[in-house]
Amino acid sequence: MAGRVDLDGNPIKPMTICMIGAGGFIGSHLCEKLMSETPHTVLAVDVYSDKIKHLLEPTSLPWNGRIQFHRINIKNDSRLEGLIKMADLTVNLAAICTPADYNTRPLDTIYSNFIDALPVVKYCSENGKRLIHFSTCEVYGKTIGAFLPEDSPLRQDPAYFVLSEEASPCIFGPIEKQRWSYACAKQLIERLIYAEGAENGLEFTIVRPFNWIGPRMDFIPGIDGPSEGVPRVLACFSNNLLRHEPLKLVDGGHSQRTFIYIKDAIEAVFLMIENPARANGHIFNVGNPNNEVTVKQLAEMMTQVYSKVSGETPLETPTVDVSSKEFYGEGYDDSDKRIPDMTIINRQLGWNPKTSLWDLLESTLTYQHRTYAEAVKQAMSKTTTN
Ligand SMILES: NC(=O)c1ccc[n+]([C@@H]2O[C@H](COP(=O)([O-])OP(=O)(O)OC[C@H]3O[C@@H](n4cnc5c(N)ncnc54)[C@H](O)[C@@H]3O)[C@@H](O)[C@H]2O)c1
Ligand SMILES: O=c1ccn([C@@H]2O[C@H](COP(=O)(O)OP(=O)(O)O[C@H]3OC[C@@H](O)[C@H](O)[C@H]3O)[C@@H](O)[C@H]2O)c(=O)[nH]1
Repeated sequence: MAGRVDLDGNPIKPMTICMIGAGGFIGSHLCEKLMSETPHTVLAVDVYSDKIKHLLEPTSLPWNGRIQFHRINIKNDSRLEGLIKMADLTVNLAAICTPADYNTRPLDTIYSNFIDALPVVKYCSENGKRLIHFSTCEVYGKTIGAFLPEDSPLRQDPAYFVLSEEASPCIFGPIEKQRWSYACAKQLIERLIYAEGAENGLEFTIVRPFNWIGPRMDFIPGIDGPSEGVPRVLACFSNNLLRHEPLKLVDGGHSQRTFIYIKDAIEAVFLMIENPARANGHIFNVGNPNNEVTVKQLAEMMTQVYSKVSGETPLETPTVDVSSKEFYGEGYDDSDKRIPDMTIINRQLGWNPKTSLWDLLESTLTYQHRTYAEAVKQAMSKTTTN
């Protein structure tokens, strides 16, 4: 831990980080690594702490005193400004960020991703504090290529689909497609942060994650989350595999995504935290362009890997098609393809992702099986006996 230096060889001083949304998927991984590998202190703000409980107790943990949990809802708590003032850096992760909510709870989605983030930006700007704000790859929306004829050769040209921070437009569907409420709220908060930087000198970094996945992502419905809840695709498919039921392919599973292992992505955030001179004023794509699959291919890979790690034989028909209206309800729409341009993060931070999709699925599904298989079996046997 001693002798940490930044990318330019300068010693890194211990800092205090106010992390909002620290109890979520990404926050839990960030806190874990900050505690085990750095001397930094974390003021962890969230309404939930289950995913970081192992870092808070018992008091004999080696980092005792370096992480404090504050159960605060940032919508309405006057303690927030005090915590931001105490910190050198604020990392804001708090958000509603599951697609099933965007079209069914659009008001909550917009408030969470725009209105609730406003005071955080304001307190950082007024108090001269640095901000790392989590946005999303969804701000790009659809690719330009999606609007070309199906057989156009230009669809193969990266200029029509690779998503670049400095060049790509943000293309959303019509207002009645409420799917885009999240992307639009995130885009507006990005623009506000950028303007605070330009007009008032706010030191900021904006992160655009491209489908980060790994252990502790979301919840398994009926086990550690609501039984009717719809998490993101990794947890949906994990749930299907754990219950030995077919994986549901929304509208045929033709959409494409690039998935990155959470541990690779966290390395990038570390570089941003510890290299302000290289990260301030930038927007960074963080993803793995080498791990592109269709959702259908993801389902096939997860089925194969789960069978390997659990020893269970896959179903004869492992997937089933479902319409987006049936699965998500009215107002759903989708991003067709998401390949991040890595030029800026490479140039500024020299960062590259490492883990292949096969490897990250193997470690993640091993975790899912170990954590949930028994609980799911018990829950299913209770339902059949009742
Ligand atoms: N995981 C990804 O692949 C991904 C992709 C794109 C963008 N993001 C962005 O990264 C951030 C973190 O995502 P995540 O995957 O860890 O999600 P998550 O849902 O696991 O974590 C978000 C955390 O914020 C907390 N939170 C929400 N509203 C709050 C409030 N009002 N007060 C206090 N705490 C509140 C939640 O309780 C939760 O623990 C989000 O801003 C999300 O939009 C994530
Ligand atoms: O059971 C399922 C769940 C999801 N899907 C599909 O799988 C794809 C990926 O779904 P995810 O739930 O991971 O969500 P998306 O990739 O669309 O959006 C995510 O992207 C970036 C972040 O901002 C958010 O975490 C979220 O909006 C979508 O095409 C979705 O329709 C299925 O086919 N079956």
